[in-house]
Amino acid sequence: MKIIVEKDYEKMSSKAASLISEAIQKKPDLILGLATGSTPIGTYEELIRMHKEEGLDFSKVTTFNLDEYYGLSPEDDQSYRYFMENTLFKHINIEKENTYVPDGLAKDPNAYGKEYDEKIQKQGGIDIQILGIGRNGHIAFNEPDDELILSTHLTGLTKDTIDANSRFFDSIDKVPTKAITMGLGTIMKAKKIILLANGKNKTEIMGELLKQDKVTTNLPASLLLLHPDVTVIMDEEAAELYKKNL
Ligand SMILES: N[C@@H]1[C@@H](O)[C@H](O)[C@@H](COP(=O)(O)O)O[C@@H]1O
Repeated sequence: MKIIVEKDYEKMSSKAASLISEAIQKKPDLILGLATGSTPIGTYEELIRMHKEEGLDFSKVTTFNLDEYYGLSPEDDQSYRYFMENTLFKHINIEKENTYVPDGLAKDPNAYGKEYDEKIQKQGGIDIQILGIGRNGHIAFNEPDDELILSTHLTGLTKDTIDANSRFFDSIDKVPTKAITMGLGTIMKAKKIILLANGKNKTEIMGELLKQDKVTTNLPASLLLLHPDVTVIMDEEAAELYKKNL
């Protein structure tokens, strides 16, 4: 794992955006894996700036999002499709048909998951996957458990995740309890992974993750230790415990 500690959220975000922009310049038809949550918003803002001010061209780029709440339609303002449209897609020159977010209304979510994975492979696989991390070590919506499912699938959310994500909803009972998520197998097939973490509420999990000398399904992000090309970019706050452990 390559570990980069940047001074603050802004610097973390520009670093991530510049890695993505360099990759798009090298391969204009880049297949980019995207995440939702608060963490990548700064990266998306910087990519938008690069598009508007520096002509960064997304016209041939294809994106695949990690996950979607189950039961929410793309028009629902709490859906991840809605988030992606408003946070990134509508501000850049990406073709709508080249942006994939799992369908939260899929009738047979597990069959749908297989199709989603096949679509990714048909496009040649994800070149760069952006990831955030949950406070409990989840990636996408792969929650700590005795077993982790490899392919894109329907999953239940833990209480911790529902609590953490309730800040985006009017009340906690409005937070969906299920989601369709890429599995660990799907994520680990990405050629390159960029894991982002910022702020004090990620200090503990990043400290724990980066001192690991083992993988455990109880810390899904620990599987990333097996991947040959992961870059972790943290701000000083998220890196506090990691640095103490060095
Ligand atoms: N499914 C998403 C994850 O993809 C994200 O990485 C995580 C962290 O979110 P945040 O970036 O808001 O801390 O939460 C959500 O549950």
